[in-house]
Amino acid sequence: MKALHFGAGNIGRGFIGLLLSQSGYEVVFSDVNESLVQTIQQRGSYTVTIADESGKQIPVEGVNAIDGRDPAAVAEAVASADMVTTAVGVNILKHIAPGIAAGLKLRMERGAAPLHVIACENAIGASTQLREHVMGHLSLEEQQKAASFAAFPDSAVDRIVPLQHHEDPLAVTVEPFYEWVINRSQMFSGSQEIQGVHYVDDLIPYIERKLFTVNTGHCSAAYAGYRKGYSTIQEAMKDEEVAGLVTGALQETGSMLVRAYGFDPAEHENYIRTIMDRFRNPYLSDEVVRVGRSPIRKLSPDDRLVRPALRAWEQGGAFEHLTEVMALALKFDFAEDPEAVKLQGLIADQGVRQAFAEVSGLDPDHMLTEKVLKAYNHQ
Ligand SMILES: NC(=O)c1ccc[n+]([C@@H]2O[C@H](COP(=O)([O-])OP(=O)(O)OC[C@H]3O[C@@H](n4cnc5c(N)ncnc54)[C@H](O)[C@@H]3O)[C@@H](O)[C@H]2O)c1
Ligand SMILES: O=P(O)(O)OC[C@@H](O)[C@@H](O)[C@H](O)[C@H](O)CO
Repeated sequence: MKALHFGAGNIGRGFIGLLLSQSGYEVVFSDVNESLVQTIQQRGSYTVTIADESGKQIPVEGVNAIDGRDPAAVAEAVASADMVTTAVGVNILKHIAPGIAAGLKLRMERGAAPLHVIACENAIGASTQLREHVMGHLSLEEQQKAASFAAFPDSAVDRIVPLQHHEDPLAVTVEPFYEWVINRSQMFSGSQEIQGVHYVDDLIPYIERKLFTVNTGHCSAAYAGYRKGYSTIQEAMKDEEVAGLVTGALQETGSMLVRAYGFDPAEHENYIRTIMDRFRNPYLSDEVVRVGRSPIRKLSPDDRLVRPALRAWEQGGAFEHLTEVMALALKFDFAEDPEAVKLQGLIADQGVRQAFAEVSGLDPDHMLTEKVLKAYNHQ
């Protein structure tokens, strides 16, 4: 069995590649980073280290890689795979779609064997988004044919994998915790399960609980930490003011999620506590600039800040801490982050109100825009 995984980065090697390999798949990575691809091709293996007192090392063997910039190689890899997964970043999905579409066309010529394509990105409905991009590269007739043998089940992935700074370019250190949930109702029946994956019939409560707890809390620590001059999430979480903001934001999203999905409040409290402990993991060093990366994406309408705040507001709940975090996100001016640079440019050109309205999709005089502006001016 062969799995093609787009993105040999931190989550690709440290989570998805590892689980697929442990499930008996021969993993082939597609990446645009030439030296990463060459090293995987030469070595054919890498090591995952667990960030806890055990320091356990897990070898991942029998892996290979192809150059993601080679359209023929990508199409052939898609055509011959038993499973396709991605962890490239949600905004990159449109760039890998042509290669997947070309691979699906080859599969049509060769008997149209069933295929699952699973996007493992931090976004709601990422596989569905990828499906739309892929279908855009097929004719109407090809789309109908593709829909009969290619399914794009949505998924939620959770494992903190920081930026890696090892001598060995393939080594990857990951936290012990992981959760990979896949929407079974979007899959073909009778397909082989991946070990360690939790299959569910309704993914929405799982992806929203993950995105609006782990990722909302994480970016709260990142933006507050960045503002106060901390380098890592672990340092930031030692600051009571930062930890207080994270707790406040997670109480707000927690109340919203409990109301929306009927989660048990005590269990959700426990979920929040576990996540705060994960952020504090002393065996990890996770840079605030990684966790805060791409602030325009993080302030977009369906992402981890605006969507839960609006939902809380609709329910009559609190969202003041979320508002504070949005204002801090607008101040994330890390010069090496292209979206941070673009956002600062928007603010300089149009002012904070208009810039926030543009990235959040809200009206400039929307209640939330007003509150974010007020928080921004008081910070
Ligand atoms: N790191 C985490 O803790 C974590 C956890 C859960 C989910 N995620 C999500 O996983 C995704 C990847 O995150 P990451 O931290 O692994 O990022 P990363 O930057 O470490 O890895 C992304 C990889 O994709 C490659 N890539 C870029 N364009 C490509 C293309 N056109 N074709 C093939 N490969 C391409 C890059 O070269 C890089 O190696 C993101 O959506 C992120 O939100 C990350
Ligand atoms: O990957 P992003 O930019 O969407 O979010 C940054 C981090 O919050 C994220 O990578 C977490 O580490 C991860 O989602 C944990 O499961």
